[in-house]
Amino acid sequence: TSDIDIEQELTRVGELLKSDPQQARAALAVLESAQAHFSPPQVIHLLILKSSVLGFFNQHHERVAYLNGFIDRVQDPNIKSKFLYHLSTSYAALGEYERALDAMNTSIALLPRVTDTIAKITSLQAAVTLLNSLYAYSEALSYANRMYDLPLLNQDLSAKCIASADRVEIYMMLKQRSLAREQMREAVDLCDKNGRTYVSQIVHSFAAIDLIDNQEYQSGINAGLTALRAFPSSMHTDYVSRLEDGLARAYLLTGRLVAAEQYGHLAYQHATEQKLAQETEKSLETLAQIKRAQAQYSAALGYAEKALAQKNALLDEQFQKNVAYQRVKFSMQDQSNQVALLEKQNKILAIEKQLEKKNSQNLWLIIALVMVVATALGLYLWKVILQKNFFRRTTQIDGLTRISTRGHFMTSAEEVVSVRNKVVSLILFDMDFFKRINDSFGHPVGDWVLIKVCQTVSAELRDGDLFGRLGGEEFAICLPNTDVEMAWQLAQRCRAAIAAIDAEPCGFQFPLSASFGIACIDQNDNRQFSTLLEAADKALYQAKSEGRNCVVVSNLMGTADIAHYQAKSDERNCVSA
Ligand SMILES: Nc1nc2c(ncn2[C@@H]2O[C@H](COP(=O)(O)OP(=O)(O)OP(=O)(O)O)[C@@H](O)[C@H]2O)c(=O)[nH]1
Repeated sequence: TSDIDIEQELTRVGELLKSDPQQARAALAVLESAQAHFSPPQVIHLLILKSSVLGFFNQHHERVAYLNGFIDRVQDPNIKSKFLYHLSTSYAALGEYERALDAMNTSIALLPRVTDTIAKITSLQAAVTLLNSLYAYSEALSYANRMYDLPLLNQDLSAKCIASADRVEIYMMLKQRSLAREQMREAVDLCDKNGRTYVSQIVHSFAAIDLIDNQEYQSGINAGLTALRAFPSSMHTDYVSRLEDGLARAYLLTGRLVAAEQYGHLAYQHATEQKLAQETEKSLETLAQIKRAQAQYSAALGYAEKALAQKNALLDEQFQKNVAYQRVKFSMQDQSNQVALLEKQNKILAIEKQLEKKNSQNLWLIIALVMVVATALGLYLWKVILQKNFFRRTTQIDGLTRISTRGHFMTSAEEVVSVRNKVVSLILFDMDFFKRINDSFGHPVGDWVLIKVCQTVSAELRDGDLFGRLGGEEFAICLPNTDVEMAWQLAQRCRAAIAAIDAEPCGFQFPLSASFGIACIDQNDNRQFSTLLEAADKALYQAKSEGRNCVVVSNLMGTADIAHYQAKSDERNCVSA
C-alpha cells in the first residue's frame, strides 16, 4: 500500500462513517491491520477515526479506555483537544459528569496553544453542549461568547454562526425571550452566509418552538412544519424531538387532536430512541394531555404515570449532574485560587527583584555619591594646598625681587648655621645712595634697579647658597661650606657685577654700586647666627663709612686674617668718606 492509498482510504472511511457506519467499521478494521506502515500523521488520523466509530456505535466504555490508552502521549494541542472532546462526550454519555468536565476543562486550558480554528470551535462547542446538559447555562453562555469573539480567519463565519445558535438555545433555556429572538435573526443570517444551513435549520426550529410557547400557535405550526421538513429524514436529534413535541402541543391547544397525537408519538419515539431523558419526559406529558383531551382517561393516566417516573429519574439525574458540576466547579475555583496565589507569589518575587535592583542601583548611587564627595574633597584639599603654597610663596618669596623674604632667609640661614659641620660665611650688602636714585628718577626706576641687582647677584651664586632681601635695598647671602676667602672673592665678583650694570634700559644713565660686609663662622665656634649677623652688619657699616662700593671682612668671629684683607685694600675699592 502506497502513502496515497492509505491517505485515500482514511478519507473514505471518514466519509463512510456518515453514510454507512457499518461499512466504515469494517474498512477501519482493515486499515488497523496495516497500521505498521503508517506515517505518524496517518496513525493520528486512524486513531481519530477509530474513536469516532466507537462513539457512533455508542461504545463509550471502549472509547474511554481506548482514548485514555494514548491521550497523555499526544503533544500537538490541536489534536489533543480533539481527543479530549471525544473523551468528554463519552464520559457525559456514561453519566460520568465529573470526568466529562475534567476532560472539558483540560481541553479549554489547551485553547491558547491551539492554532486550528476548527479545533478551537470544537473545544468550545463541546463545553457549551456539556454545560447545557448540566443546566449550567450561564457558564455555557460564557463559552458561547468566547467562541463568538474568536478572531475571524479568512472571513470564515463558522465560529460566529455556531456561537449565535448556541446563544439562541441558551437564552431560550434561560427564558430570556427577547434576547433569544434578537439572536435568532443574527444566527440565521450568519449561518446562511457561512453555508451552514443545517445550523440555520436548528435555529428555525427554536423559532417555531418559541412561537408556540408564546401562544402564537398557527404561525408556530407553519414555521415548525417548514423546519421539520428541512431536517434530513435520517436525523433524529433532540432538536427534532423537541420540535415534534412543540407541534403536538400547538395542535392540541388548537383542538386538532389527530395531528397532535401523531406528532406526540413521533416526539416520544425519537426521544426514547436517542435516550433523551428530558425530551422523553416532555413528550410523555404532552401525550397524557392529548389523551385527556380525547377523554381516554386511563391511557392519559398511563402516560402521566410514565411521565412522573421519568421526571423522578430526571430529577435524580439533574441532582447527580448538579453535584458533579458543583464539585468540579469547586475544584476549578480551587485551582484558579492556587493560580491566583502563584501569580501573587510571582508578583512578590518580581517586586523583590525590583527591590534588589533598586538596592543595587542605590548602592551605585552611594558609590557615585562617595566618589563625587571624594572628588569634591580632593579638589577642596588641592585648592587648600594650592592656597597654602601660594601663601607660603608669598611669605617666603619677596614679591618684587623674587628672592627669599627676610623671615624665610633668617629661618633658613639660622638652620644652616646651627647644623653646620664646616665653615659658613654670611655676606650682607646694601645699595649705595639708593635714596638718590629714587629721588632723581622715581620709585619705579628704584624698583627696576633692585630687580636687576638681584638677578645679577643670583647669577653668581651656587645651588645651596641662600639669598634674601632683609628690607629696602639691603640683602644677605648665606654660604654653607664657604670659608672667608671664597666669600671675599664672591663678594668682589658681585660688587664688580653690580657696578657694571648698565642702567640704560630703564631710560636713564647713572652709576650703581653696593657696599659689602662679610663675617665667617667655623664648625668649632659655638656662637649662633645672630652673632654672625651682627658681625657682618658691622663690617657692612664699616664698608659704608670707608667710602662705599667696597668689601669689608669682619674679624669679630676670629676666623679671618684681617691684616691680609686690609692689605688688599686696593682691591676693596673703598674710598675714604
Ligand atoms: N624704589 C624703591 N625704594 C626703596 C624700596 N625700599 C626702600 N627704598 C628706599 O631706599 C632708600 C634708602 O635710603 P637710605 O637708607 O637713606 O640709604 P641710601 O640712600 O642708600 O644711602 P646709603 O645706604 O647710606 O648709601 C629710601 O629712600 C627708601 O625709600 C623699594 O622697595 N623700592
